Amino acid sequence: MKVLSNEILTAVIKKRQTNSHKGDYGRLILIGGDAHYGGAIILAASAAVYSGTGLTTVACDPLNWSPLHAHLPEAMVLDFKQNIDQSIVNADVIVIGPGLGLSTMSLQILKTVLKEINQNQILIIDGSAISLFAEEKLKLKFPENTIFTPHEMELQRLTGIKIGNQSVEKIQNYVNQNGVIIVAKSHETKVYGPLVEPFLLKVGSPAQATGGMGDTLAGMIGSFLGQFRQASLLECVAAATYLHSFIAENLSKDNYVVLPSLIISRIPKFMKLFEE
Ligand SMILES: NC(=O)C1=CN([C@@H]2O[C@H](COP(=O)(O)OP(=O)(O)OC[C@H]3O[C@@H](n4cnc5c(N)ncnc54)[C@H](O)[C@@H]3O)[C@@H](O)[C@H]2O)[C@@H](O)CC1
Ligand SMILES: Nc1ncnc2c1ncn2[C@@H]1O[C@H](COP(=O)(O)OP(=O)(O)O)[C@@H](O)[C@H]1O
Ligand SMILES: [Mg+2]
Repeated sequence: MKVLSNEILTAVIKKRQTNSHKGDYGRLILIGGDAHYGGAIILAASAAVYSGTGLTTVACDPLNWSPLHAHLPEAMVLDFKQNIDQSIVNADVIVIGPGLGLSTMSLQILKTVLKEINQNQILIIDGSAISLFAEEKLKLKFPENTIFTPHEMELQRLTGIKIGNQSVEKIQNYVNQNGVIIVAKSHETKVYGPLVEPFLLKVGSPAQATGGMGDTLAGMIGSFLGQFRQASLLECVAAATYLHSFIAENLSKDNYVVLPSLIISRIPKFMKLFEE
């Protein structure tokens, strides 16, 4: 396995061109945040905006619009119950799952996205959307443009490989057979791409073990994928995953618990250290 280091950040994070504009830094739509899990989509969207996404849209339950805007006026909002097929048309990157929930409506939203997505769009499937995808045995149109970000329980649901038995070899086989990227999250997170040696994360801290931490990562990954077109999908995913835990580990030196929102607030400063 390749151990990730700061090198992945300097390879992926680029200085911005003087004559660039918001349209050059990704059009991202994040879909999730039902009536119970508004916080998840607020964290994912905040992580995306603070990682540099040019245009961020959140499709969620309208109950969450005001709380979202109180935290993040930069984001645009849509109702996830209405015309999700049209909502995704202009997106470069789609993140689905943080706080999406497991309702019939959530499933319908996921199915519509999987059906309407086009080959130029990148899809990140996280949280509830992984559980629904697995439960309903759904199919991908463009596996090569798809990233799953499961924790161990979600990985078990997705692949059938039981917690405790999730060896590198077994996960790599699943990735090779299905042609997707998987971020297998745990205290020793690994990033897998088809037919390549996986990346291993050696940064991170148990101070990260708090709700919303993975939602934050999903937003960062979506943001990197929309911005850094010179790098491969796998490199973007690896860089965002490394940065998330690198910031957390730094903060854990003088914080007993590292809140997702604290990590989010520090993303721009940490990215600035590595731009090249
Ligand atoms: N503030 C919010 O609105 C939050 C919403 N969330 C959303 O809640 C939904 C359900 O996600 P959950 O992950 O809570 O529920 P799940 O039921 O999918 O998974 C949680 C279960 O998996 C177990 N588990 C085993 N290994 C694990 C590992 N390495 N990491 C994490 N859990 C492990 C946990 O003990 C727990 O019983 C998702 O849509 C998620 O985005 C959560 O992110 C929590 C915060
Ligand atoms: N003990 C730990 N050491 C390092 N990282 C951890 C630890 N516990 C959790 N994390 C990280 O926190 C995140 C948790 O993701 P997830 O369980 O999906 O959170 P949520 O769904 O609540 O947002 C992952 O990136 C995981 O690697
Ligand atoms: Mg999660």
